[in-house]
Amino acid sequence: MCGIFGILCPSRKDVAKHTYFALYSLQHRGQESCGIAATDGTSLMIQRSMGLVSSAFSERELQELYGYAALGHVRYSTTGRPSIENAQPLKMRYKGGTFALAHNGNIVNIKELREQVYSLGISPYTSSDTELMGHLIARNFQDDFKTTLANVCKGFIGAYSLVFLTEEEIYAVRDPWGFRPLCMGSYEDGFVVSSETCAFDIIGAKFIREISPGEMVRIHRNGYEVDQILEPQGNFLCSFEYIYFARPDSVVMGKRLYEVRKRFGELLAEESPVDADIVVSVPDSGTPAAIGFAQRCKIPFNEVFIKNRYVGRTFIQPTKELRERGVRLKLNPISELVRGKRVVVVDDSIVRGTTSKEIVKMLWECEPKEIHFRVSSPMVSHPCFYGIDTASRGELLASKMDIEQIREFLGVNSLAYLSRKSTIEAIGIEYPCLACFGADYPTYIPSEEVREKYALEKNEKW
Ligand SMILES: O=P(O)(O)OC[C@H]1O[C@H](OP(=O)(O)OP(=O)(O)O)[C@H](O)[C@@H]1O
Ligand SMILES: NC(=O)CC[C@H](N)C(=O)O
Ligand code: SF4
Ligand SMILES: [Mg+2]
Repeated sequence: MCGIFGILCPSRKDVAKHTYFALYSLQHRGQESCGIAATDGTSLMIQRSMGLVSSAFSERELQELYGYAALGHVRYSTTGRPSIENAQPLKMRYKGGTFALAHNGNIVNIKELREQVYSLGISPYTSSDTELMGHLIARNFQDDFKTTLANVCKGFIGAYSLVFLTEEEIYAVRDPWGFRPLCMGSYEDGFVVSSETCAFDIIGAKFIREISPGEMVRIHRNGYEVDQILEPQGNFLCSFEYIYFARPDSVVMGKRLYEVRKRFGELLAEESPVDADIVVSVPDSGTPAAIGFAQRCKIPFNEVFIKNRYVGRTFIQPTKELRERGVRLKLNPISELVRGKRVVVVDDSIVRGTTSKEIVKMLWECEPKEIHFRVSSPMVSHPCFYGIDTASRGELLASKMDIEQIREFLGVNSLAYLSRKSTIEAIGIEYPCLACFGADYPTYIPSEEVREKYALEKNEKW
């Protein structure tokens, strides 16, 4: 999952700074690398760096990125390893000049795209899917971006919320399935686009609308236009955005995610109540659901796990070792709050089981009477090909074990997950993507052999 942000504001020369703050607020979507591109109307500058936004740009570097339009990206790698070459925005030359490109999502038909790129005589210089899309757009450029994107994007299968910055304008496109969020807003005499509305709040921009599946927005000095350039294939917004990825203070499809997550917790309490003394959350993202659960069950909620605020998200760390170390470093329980009590722990998801296993171990060390685990999403049994790194089925706890085996593996008195029906009810859209919970994939998915053979790197995660 990555975060993207674009801004065009004719009266300003310092929008790279706005982009910097926006990326800060989107940091939860990608912690591996980040970058900002900016234009003054004639030339495009790009600064990219590994690591977090806070350490990536000096004051001087931001000042050098002067101009009235900018594009930013925070990366969580899903195709191509976490390296500086794969950091975004990427820079591409095309018939009309140069563009910078930022992508959130993951392409499924990478084999075809790679063959097309090679047949154009181009050897990609990165191992990301984003570069392949960039070359195909640049090389097949026709009269304008609208015509080009309408033709070329038809060949892309999978998840792509894309933002382009040319020397003069911004273009934003959302794939026809609508896997990843993308919205637009206004700021002073200009306009902004972002993965999430929390970035608008941070700079004082006003939300205008979501960009719908298959739509393209062109933002220029005199305003903006929206065109439906690709035939919509539904609204398969990723349900994991609601469950875990996006920030709880963001609004997606008209709903504040904090409220949706609280509702997950309430519905979970209705489906799988438990007689207990205390409800505990797994911070950060498990907290709203735990509050909803506690309120509906009328059991006191207590902050037991204290989160070290200097540690980021563990799930989106690129290696198993980093993820495992991350949990203990990040969360520490206050033992006397649970000693001798019947405890319900609520988390938003169990994916590989790294967090839940450690959490339960730490809780037993506090000597509670019972531990009941409640998960505010269904069992994750299938890999995601659309921008979340759960590529191999073998890594997923629920693909190897049934619920009783997971209960035993975690070592808890009881375990329950939210049903798919209640997940959809709280999200409030008819067909969100639920593929990793065992529902159908909304697009074609290549076979395992094809995926292995055409992975862009050795040990590729895709
Ligand atoms: O089963 P696992 O593979 O461990 O993955 C699931 C866990 O990872 C996420 O938390 P994370 O710590 O990444 O982020 P958060 O601080 O936003 O909760 C999620 O909220 C679960 O706690
Ligand atoms: N998770 C994402 O959105 C990543 C974008 C792109 N697939 C990359 O790996 O760079
Ligand atoms: S498969 Fe799961 S994580 Fe991937 S887009 Fe669909 S709901 Fe989201
Ligand atoms: Mg968590």
